[in-house]
Amino acid sequence: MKQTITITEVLTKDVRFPTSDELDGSDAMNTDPDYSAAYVILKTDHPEFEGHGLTFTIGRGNELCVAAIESLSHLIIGKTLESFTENMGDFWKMITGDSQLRWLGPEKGVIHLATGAVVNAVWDLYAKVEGKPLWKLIADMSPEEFVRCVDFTYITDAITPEEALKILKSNEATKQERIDILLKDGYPAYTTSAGWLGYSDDKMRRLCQEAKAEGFKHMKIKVGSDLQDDMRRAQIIREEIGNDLQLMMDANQKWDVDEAIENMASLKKFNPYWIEEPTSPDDILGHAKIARAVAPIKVATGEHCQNRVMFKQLIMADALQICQIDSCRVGGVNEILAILLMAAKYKVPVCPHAGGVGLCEYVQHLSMIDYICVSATMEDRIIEYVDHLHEHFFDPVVIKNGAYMPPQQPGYSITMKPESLETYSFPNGEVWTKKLQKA
Ligand SMILES: C[C@H](O)[C@@H](O)CC(=O)C(=O)O
Ligand SMILES: [Mg+2]
Repeated sequence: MKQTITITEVLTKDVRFPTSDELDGSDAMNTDPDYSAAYVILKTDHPEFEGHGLTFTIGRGNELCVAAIESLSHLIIGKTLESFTENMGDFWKMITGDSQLRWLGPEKGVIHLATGAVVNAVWDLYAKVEGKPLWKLIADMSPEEFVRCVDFTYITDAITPEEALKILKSNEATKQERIDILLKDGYPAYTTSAGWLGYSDDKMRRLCQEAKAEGFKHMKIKVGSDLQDDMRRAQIIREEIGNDLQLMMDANQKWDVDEAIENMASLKKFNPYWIEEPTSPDDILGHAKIARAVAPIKVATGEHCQNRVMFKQLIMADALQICQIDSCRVGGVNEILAILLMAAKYKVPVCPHAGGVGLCEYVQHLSMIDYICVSATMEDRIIEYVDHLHEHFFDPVVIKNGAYMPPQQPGYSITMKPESLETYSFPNGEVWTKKLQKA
């Protein structure tokens, strides 16, 4: 007989890592990020089972996400896991449908970031109880079960449940072949770690050499501060990586639409594969205009795209050529599945965003689900990798020869070590009390 698991308590933690000390993660818009997590632990009546989740922020304001998670907690405390897993789509509608909390979004901003943490924690618990890594839990679902996880509200003009079912059914018979490929060779990654804006030229050169030696075939640099400096840095990177490796550029929303077009006319001589977040993440028509002007350079965006409805518009307006899902900007696994399905139908490659704490751990599962069940291809697809803070997780990512190897432990790979949660807790953890005393 299957055991019943009841969620008894929702614990939250404000965890911040002082990455701004070394300018890890810095870009033209986010000049001094402290990679942070609004962290949630779902306690259950079975001491061996806890669900863990987080949503990523870059420091100040992390406490708002923690408070929003607490506001959502009444929706899950006292409920059984089985009452959610019997229909995960209904579970997601329930979490996003609280009639009063919905006013804070709907499905955007702080409340949706908090939704991502809670929803991901429930999926983590589900996968742990089933004894499978999340990618395998979903890969083992029938097409019908997969479709039941998705809320198609507001996207049926782009994809219907019947169309989604057809896509999934067409891949069903060959799933195991793709699982075998992943287990053998992994899923290709690209690195952003060499190109953070605040790094010195020498550090950038050294990190490029290291990344090349580690087998990465793609690298990303930050642009958008000053065009002359962007060109100088792009030149340095090209000197280090040569012309065989792909170079991507990320402007982190710095430019106006025409400015983006103008600046890319200068930067195109470095042969960028994509330009990421060239302008405001909400400007669909702007992205479409930039995409037409800079082609064949692709436009990539998504890390600040707030929900599936925005992704629908970006995709249908040909405003993006690379879809950068973010595992906690949208409302967790369920909404990601909706976006994967739309991207597959419209043949847009998904290359997830992972510049943050825990995002690499999360998104590896999502790309593997995409490959096994949804798009069934790795062509033009790469997962971002950043070389920071993995030591704080029980089940950190494993990169071999520039590729993510499939996680093996049950869950969503996001459980942090208790000592890390404590030491980096803000403002009373050891690291922060010392820092704040000095300030
Ligand atoms: C502030 C973050 O580090 C951001 O720069 C990440 C990002 O844009 C990316 O990884 O892409
Ligand atoms: Mg980016």
